[in-house]
Amino acid sequence: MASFDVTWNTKAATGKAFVRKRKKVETSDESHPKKSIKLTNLKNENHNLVNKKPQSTVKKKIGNLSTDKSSNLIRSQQTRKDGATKNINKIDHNKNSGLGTKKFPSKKLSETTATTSQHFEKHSETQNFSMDVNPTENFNQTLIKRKHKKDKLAAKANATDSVQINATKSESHKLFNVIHKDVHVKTNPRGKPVVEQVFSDTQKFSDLEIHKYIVSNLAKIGFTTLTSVQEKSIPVILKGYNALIRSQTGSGKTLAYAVPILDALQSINPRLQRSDGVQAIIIVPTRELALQTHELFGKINTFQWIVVGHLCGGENRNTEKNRLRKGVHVLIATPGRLLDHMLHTNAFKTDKVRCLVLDEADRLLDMGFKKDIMRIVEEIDGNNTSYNPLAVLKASHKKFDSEPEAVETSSTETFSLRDPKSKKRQTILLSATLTQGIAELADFTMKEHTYIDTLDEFTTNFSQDVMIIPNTVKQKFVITHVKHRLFTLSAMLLSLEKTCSKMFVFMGTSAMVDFHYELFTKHLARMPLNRGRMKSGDVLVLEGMEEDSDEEEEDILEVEFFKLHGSMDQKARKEVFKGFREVKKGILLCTDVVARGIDVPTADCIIQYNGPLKIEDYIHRVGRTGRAGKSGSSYIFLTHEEQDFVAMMEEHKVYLKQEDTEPHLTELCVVMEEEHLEKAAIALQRHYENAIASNKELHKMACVAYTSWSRFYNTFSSKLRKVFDFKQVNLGHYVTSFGLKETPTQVANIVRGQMAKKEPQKLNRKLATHEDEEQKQHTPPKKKKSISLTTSEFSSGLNFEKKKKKKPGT
Ligand SMILES: Nc1ncnc2c1ncn2[C@@H]1O[C@H](COP(=O)(O)OP(=O)(O)OP(=O)(O)O)[C@@H](O)[C@H]1O
Repeated sequence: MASFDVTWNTKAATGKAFVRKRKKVETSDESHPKKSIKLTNLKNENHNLVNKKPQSTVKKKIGNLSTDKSSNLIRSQQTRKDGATKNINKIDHNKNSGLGTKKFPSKKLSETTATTSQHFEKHSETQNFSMDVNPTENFNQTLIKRKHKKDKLAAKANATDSVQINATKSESHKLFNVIHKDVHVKTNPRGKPVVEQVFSDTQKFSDLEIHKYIVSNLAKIGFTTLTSVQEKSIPVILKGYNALIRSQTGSGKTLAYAVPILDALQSINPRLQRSDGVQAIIIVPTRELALQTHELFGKINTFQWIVVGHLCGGENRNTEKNRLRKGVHVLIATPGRLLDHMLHTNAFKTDKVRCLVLDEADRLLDMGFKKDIMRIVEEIDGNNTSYNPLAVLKASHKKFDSEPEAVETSSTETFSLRDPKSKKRQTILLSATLTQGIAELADFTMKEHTYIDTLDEFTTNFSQDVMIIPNTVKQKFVITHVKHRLFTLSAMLLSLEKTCSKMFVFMGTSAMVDFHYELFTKHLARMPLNRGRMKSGDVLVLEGMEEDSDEEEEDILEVEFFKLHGSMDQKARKEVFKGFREVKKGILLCTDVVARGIDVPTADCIIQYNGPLKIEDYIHRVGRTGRAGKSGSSYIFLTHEEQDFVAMMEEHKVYLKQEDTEPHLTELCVVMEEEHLEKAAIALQRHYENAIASNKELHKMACVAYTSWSRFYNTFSSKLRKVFDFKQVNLGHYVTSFGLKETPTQVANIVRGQMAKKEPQKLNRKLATHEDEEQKQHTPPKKKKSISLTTSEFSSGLNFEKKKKKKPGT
């Protein structure tokens, strides 16, 4: 009996990968791969195409040998028990590689190669010999010619397949043949960022005039002292003022409105009944934020008669309808789904709503929800006819004051929520960053409001340009050559994982997230044992050099990988979000869909693999760490062309320091069992390239990811485009950073071919940036009542039933 390891990925489908578990499988000698090696001798220049094999076989096959000097590949594939094909491919020994000798370290394998070469030599000898005028040989020659012709045709047919993988054309790895570029960025060590105090010096929840049960519930989850924003906001909201609240990320803005809302509702006498309907609506930009906010309400609400519910895109509409029919007092919702129900669910009445909260208000606007919000406000106010987009536009052109008003004016004297008969609507807007858009939204949703800012000197010093980041976060930037991005990111994951608990890795597009998730979970988190011995000359070559190598793998990263983006279905998103929050150690690859408001208290590291589309996005991404006074670190990847980003951030009083990549890169030496850093980096890059080249699906993902990146890079805000300038980009280098060996044009053609085959009309959708993805779900048919439903990943995701046209005469 022989044993070998079978690995599988337990939750890849849901975007959650436990670092793969290993299972010993006992096999009989007959089925052991060693015993069933089969040589094939296809002399085919297209040997690099992936071989497909039936899933059930546990055979190893060394196939597709080519005598082509410049491009030899021996590849064997073993199908794992779970059906995941593992390639035990190699070898890439190129005369021009300049990466060392071309010897195979494995004796067995070199013997095999030699045997095969001899076979080919014989074969070619036969061809030469056939030059003699001998009828039998002539006949042989004809047969050979026919065979060659057939091979050629087969090769041609394969080549026309839309996925043509050119991996084995292994020209020398030019990873380090790069023109030296200067790092001219000058950081300002004396630059002083604007610092906000997180916690109040003195005030405790028990000092507030709120129900003692709320205080005790807060104490149970460890909250006794108020944060600065809570200290300033809660009394103002309790008094019934409209408020525009700005305070840094992670400063506790959610409780700043949750506490007064709950306190007001519990104080209503007689007690609220379910039939009293919705009293307060909280609008948030993302589904995850809706769930998170709901959860927080659940933690502090011990008043069993007060019902808190949520509505968000992707959920079952009928379940939500039933929830609304039964009666909800506090409703947390994403704007699209909320408006859908307002317009189409009869049981949902909004006439009792006396409090409206817009959390992450600027993001709501960024996502194009302005019109939806306006419509929601009108529905609440029972004023459906007055909507005049032109008037709103004109009004919104008022210039945003660089010094926001600090006047405390109010038309109400008590929190209208306390009085069920009140006809007043109290509105609260919150954000960590202020934009012109927020001022416009405030103008539209509130007649007058109190401006609350936790920055003490705001009246004197505040300028719209100043960005505030918790001072407990160490902000760094990493400068890499474009071609080095992939292995540098891998190195940073390897090294930071040792000290960090939870990492967010922000990427530009969903396709990038999908691709890197697949690559890292399958080809970084686990690697073959004894890989240091698998060398072809100087070059470390993984997979299949030794027959046992595919059987024994080891965990390289003892951490769980997750992915989250807007193109995932709601169930998977929910599961990933929950999983990442609960896990002890994890790496979340994500788009900006989780950049806002998401609270993972133990997150201590942020990596921005792509620059932010807007300056504010930088603040919010970094803000996923350093929450409520905790410490954290943040890294942004910049290329030499992008280094002016650092100076740009300094204009906003945000100061970054350069991170030396070398200590991180040395991790590669350990992992790749390679003494020299460059060789280790090349080995990892090759490992990735081979993995991508030999796996059709992964190759396709890499191509789509690259193409989506190129679109993403064209969508920076006008200000940031000075730094992230597409015209300065070397596309070929970026292709390398996706582990591809084709040219940019070839990649584009591959993707175009794929898309045209699949869903021609969805070409743009697939290549979309995450911003586009937000527009993803559906375009509901226009209804008279609806002005314009923003379709978004955060919108309802509902499909309206088309009303059947009445037949004339019925
Ligand atoms: N009084 C408090 N004492 C201790 N921790 C608190 C307190 N209030 C809130 N927190 C915690 O602070 C963290 C951040 O809170 P919250 O998510 O409300 O921040 P935020 O200001 O809304 O951030 P963002 O701008 O990123 O949305 C949460 O983990 C929350 O539980």
